Order: sequence, then C-alpha cells, then structure tokens
Amino acid sequence: MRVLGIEGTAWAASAAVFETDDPTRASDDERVFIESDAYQPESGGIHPREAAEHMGEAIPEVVETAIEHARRRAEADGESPIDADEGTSSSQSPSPIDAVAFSRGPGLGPCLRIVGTAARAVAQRFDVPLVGVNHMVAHLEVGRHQSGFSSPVCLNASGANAHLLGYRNGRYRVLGETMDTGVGNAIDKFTRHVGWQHPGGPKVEARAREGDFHPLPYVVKGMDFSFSGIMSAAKQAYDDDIPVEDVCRGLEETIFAMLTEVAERALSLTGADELVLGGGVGQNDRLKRMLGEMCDQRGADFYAPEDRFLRDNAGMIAMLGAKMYAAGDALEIAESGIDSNFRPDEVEVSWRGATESVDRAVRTETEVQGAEATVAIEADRVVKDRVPRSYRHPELDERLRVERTRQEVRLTSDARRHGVPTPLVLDVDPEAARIVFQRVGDADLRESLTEPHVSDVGRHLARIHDAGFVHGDPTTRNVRISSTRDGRAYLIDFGLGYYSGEPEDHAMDLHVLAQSLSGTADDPERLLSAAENAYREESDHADAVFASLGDIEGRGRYQ
Ligand SMILES: C[C@@H](O)[C@H](NC(=O)OP(=O)(O)OC[C@H]1O[C@@H](n2cnc3c(N)ncnc32)[C@H](O)[C@@H]1O)C(=O)O
Ligand SMILES: Nc1ncnc2c1ncn2[C@@H]1O[C@H](COP(=O)(O)OP(=O)(O)OP(=O)(O)O)[C@@H](O)[C@H]1O
Ligand SMILES: [Fe+2]
Repeated sequence: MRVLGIEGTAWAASAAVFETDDPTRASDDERVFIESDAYQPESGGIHPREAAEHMGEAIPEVVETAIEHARRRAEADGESPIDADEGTSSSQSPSPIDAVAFSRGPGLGPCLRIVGTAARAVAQRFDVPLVGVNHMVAHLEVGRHQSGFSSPVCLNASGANAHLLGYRNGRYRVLGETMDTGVGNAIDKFTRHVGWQHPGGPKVEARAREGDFHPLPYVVKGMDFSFSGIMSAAKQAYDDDIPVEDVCRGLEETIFAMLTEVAERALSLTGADELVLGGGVGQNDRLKRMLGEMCDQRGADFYAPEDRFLRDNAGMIAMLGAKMYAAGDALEIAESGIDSNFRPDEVEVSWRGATESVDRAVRTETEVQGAEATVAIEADRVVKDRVPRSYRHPELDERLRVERTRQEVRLTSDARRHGVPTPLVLDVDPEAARIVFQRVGDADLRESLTEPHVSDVGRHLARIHDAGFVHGDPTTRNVRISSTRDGRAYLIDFGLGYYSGEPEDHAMDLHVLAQSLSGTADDPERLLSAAENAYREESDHADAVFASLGDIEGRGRYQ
C-alpha cells in the first residue's frame, strides 16, 4: 500500500509517501519519503496570513514532488504507469497511490483550508479515498508505531499544544494538558522578548548548555500544568539582567521537569510501563534525557522518534492515514471540512481494538512506586519516602521534595479536622522527605469504582474547599476505600495541595478528578456526575465552582 500524506497546520508545508505491506505494524520493508518547505517569519512569531501565503505556494510544490516519487516507486514495482501529464486515471492506468491523507486540524484555519483543498484535488484526480487525520494523534501514533509498544502513555510536546494521552474505550483520553499555551509557544514567547528569531526552542537549547540553573515557578496541578507564571518570571529575570544563559537553563530545567513529572504521574495512575514522545519540542535533547532517565528509574520503556518525525511533517500524517485507510476510515468529499479546534479526544479511533487500554491492573504489593514517592506498606502503617529524582536539577528536586512533604502533613491533618477521613500522621522528617502514616483502606478507589465511593470523594472535596484549601491531585489512586466501616473513602496524598478560596482552584480539583476517571473508568460520565452531584449538595459555593469548571473545560482550544 502506498499513501500520500499532506501536512500544513502552521509552519511546515510538507508532503510524504508512506509505503508498507501492513500499516498496522512497523516493518523493515516500510519506506517513508518526506518533502518539506518550512515557513520562516522574518520577525516575531508565526503570522497566520503569511503562513497561509506560504502554504499556498509551497503545498502544490511539495505535493507534486511526493506524487512524482510515488510514480517512480510504482514503476519500480512494475505497476503500469499512469498518464504522466494529467494523471487522469482509468482502469488501464492504476494510481501510484492508494489513498490521500491530510491534516484536518488542529491548526491555523487559513493554512488548513489550503491543505484540505489540495488533498481533495489529489483524491479526485487519482480517484482514491480521502482520509482526514488529527495532527495531534499523528504526533503520538508515529512513536507508538515505530516503538511497537502495545499501549503506551503518550506525551505530545509541540508548539501549540502539550498533552498527555492514553488510549481507552476507543479514544485517546487526555490525562493531562497545559492550562494555558502550548509548550513550544511558551518558549517562543520568551525568545521573542529577548529578540531572537523564531523558532526559539533550538536557541534556548543551545544557550542553556552554557548556563547555570536560575529558579523559576514550577506549576503542576494533578497531571495538568501551566506555563504563564514561568514565562513572566523568565522575562522579568532577563529584564533584571540575569544572564540569558542562566534563564534558558532555568526554563529548560523547570518546564521539562514539569512535563517529566506529569508523564510519571500518568504512568503511575494507569499502571502503564511504556512512554512515547511526540511533537517538535521533543527534539530537545534535555527533554529526551529527562524522560529516558525517569523511565529507567521506574523500569518503564521510553521511545522518542527521530527528529524528522517529531517536528511537524507529513510522514506521520501518511503513516496514520495508512492505518485509517486500512480500517476503512475514509471521508466523503462533502464531509471533509477542516477543524481548526480538532481535539485528540474527539477522534473515534478506528484502527485500534476496542478492548485495548493504557490502563493495566495494578497488583497490591508491599511496596508501591507512586509518581513521586516510594511507599512501603506495613501491617498498620505506611512509610512514604519522596526519593530524589535524578532527572531533576538537584536544587529543584530538593525544593519540591521538602515543600511537598511539609504541605502534605499540614493538609492531611487539616482535612481530618474538617471531618474528611485521612490517615493519621505518625511521624515526619521533612529534610529526609519522609512521612509515616497510619495505614488506611483496603484498596485504591481505581480498583473499587462505584457511585457511592466517588460521591464520597465529591463530598470530601466540597468540605476541604469550604475550609479554604485544595487537594491538588484527587485522582482515583489518591483515595483509599475501606471494605469495613461502611466503605469509607479516605483522601491521601495532599502533597500538591495548597490554601486557596478561589473557585477556579477548587474547580481544578474537580477537573483533575474528571480526567483521572476518564483514564481509569469504563463509565466515567456516570461516575463523574455522581461526584459532582454530591459536591453540589455539600458545597457552600457550588455555582461559582461549576462556572469556573465550565471555563476550564472550554479552554485548551487552538488559538
Ligand atoms: C497544530 C500544529 O501546527 C502544532 N505544530 C507545531 O507547533 O509544530 P511542531 O513542529 O510540533 O513544534 C514546533 C515547536 O517546537 C519547538 N522546538 C523545536 N526545536 C526545539 C528544541 N530543540 N528545543 C525546544 N523546543 C524546540 C519550536 O520552538 C516550536 O515552538 C502542534 O502540533 O501543536
Ligand atoms: N495511608 C495509606 N494507607 C494505605 N495505603 C496507602 C497509604 N498511603 C499510600 N498508600 C498506597 O500507596 C500508593 C501511593 O501513595 P501516594 O499517592 O501517597 O504516593 P505518590 O508517590 O504521591 O503517588 P501518586 O503521585 O502516584 O499519587 C497509594 O495509591 C496507595 O495505594
Ligand atoms: Fe505539531
């Protein structure tokens, strides 16, 4: 099978030809040809109009080059040649390609429309099926394909996006994502401030090598993360004459430690032991090393594709297009409109089995390896050690481990004082980042997902919010369920919690819970509404919180 791919969501006008006997698995015989023409802004960032002008000129050229390649390959394979001039297909002259795949979104509308028009024209010219590919799913599928991993957690670190994804129940679920800009765009904004030419990522990487770590704010909420505070602090540091190399080093160490931490959280939550990387920021060597080291430390496998498959390229579009085409997932021309806000979790995945899942059964053990800590389970107590993470800069690592240990002790006790079941704190050593807790419950919530239990969680969250603080990471692993005592639900792991009376912060807790349910439950919607109803009943300010939750869930759209 030979599939033509076309990419042009923002800066890369690219066309590719992917050839394989079996698109469902990687093989030594498959071949990918990629022809790209990058748009380079003269100053500032990507201008949508200029980008579209570039696409208008470059897309027809790269597409023709790819078709020419496909034609030569068809001839070499002994297929009878097609009419070389107009490509008018007939039963005597088979098409050099079997299908055309194109980036349908997300991306800049004017650019996407040019790609869509080109793809429709080629599909009609050769009378072959048209396949509409989600660009973000293509970023993650290329790594999954090449690694041969069965059901990995996927980290997409690209310009306009930053997502953690895992496949479950026929879709890629968003386990975590940026609360504001994409990771590459955040870096590019800093470099624009400094006056460097777009794209900024490679320049930050080069300068960071010569710098010393400059501390910047670190913001992780459950498996979500935010870059806005870091970027303002980085710009301010530059304006305050901190050497730019040091700010670049601080940026890399902070932003990539956040991405690595949330990736580890996703591995821990799902029980998966495979991670793949996708997206243009994935070309950064420091990010790859951090992720590799984190996976090594916890015995997971890590795969990052070569750079030409990480940055925007049509190869990944053709490769996923081939899987979709083989699954019969093609578009009618009349329904082939572009979608500039196309989210990865909107895609109904046709090319993977319905029962495959990122989620693995987690065995009960005497020692649990969480995302942050190692927890030794004893008869009636547990010992939680926040062991150093070698992937993090030592100064950042020390700061996070000590702060979170102190905060966890404080909030675990506060919650209990407000009538929320939590384990008793038996001993603490903040410098060693060690806490000894009473052992509670018989199973994590994820192994005991029922409406009454998640309703308890909803009620508990409402209570602590009314008391003026948040949990910070209320996932289905951070609730322990007791099989005695009326199936009591205990909240544990308050290390990411903080004091706040803001509805927006309270809504984040509900959002984290929702994301973790969609990553671990078969019927997340039913369970989530049970939790939300219980929250509404218990809370003093539910309306404000749900209004904020609506805003949070509407964000993450491509801008
Ligand atoms: C929707 C689509 O248009 C968009 N694509 C995109 O943003 O291009 P991509 O090739 O995946 O990523 C480009 C980003 O990747 C960053 N980048 C490139 N090389 C880098 C490096 N060595 N270190 C850090 N960032 C790097 C650039 O600064 C830029 O922000 C997306 O996938 O979000
Ligand atoms: N007090 C406790 N009683 C019983 N089991 C516990 C207790 N504390 C922790 N555990 C078990 O250890 C696991 C990891 O604990 P915890 O969530 O505190 O660590 P973590 O490293 O922060 O994990 P993660 O970041 O993945 O949530 C829990 O999911 C639970 O199964
Ligand atoms: Fe991209």
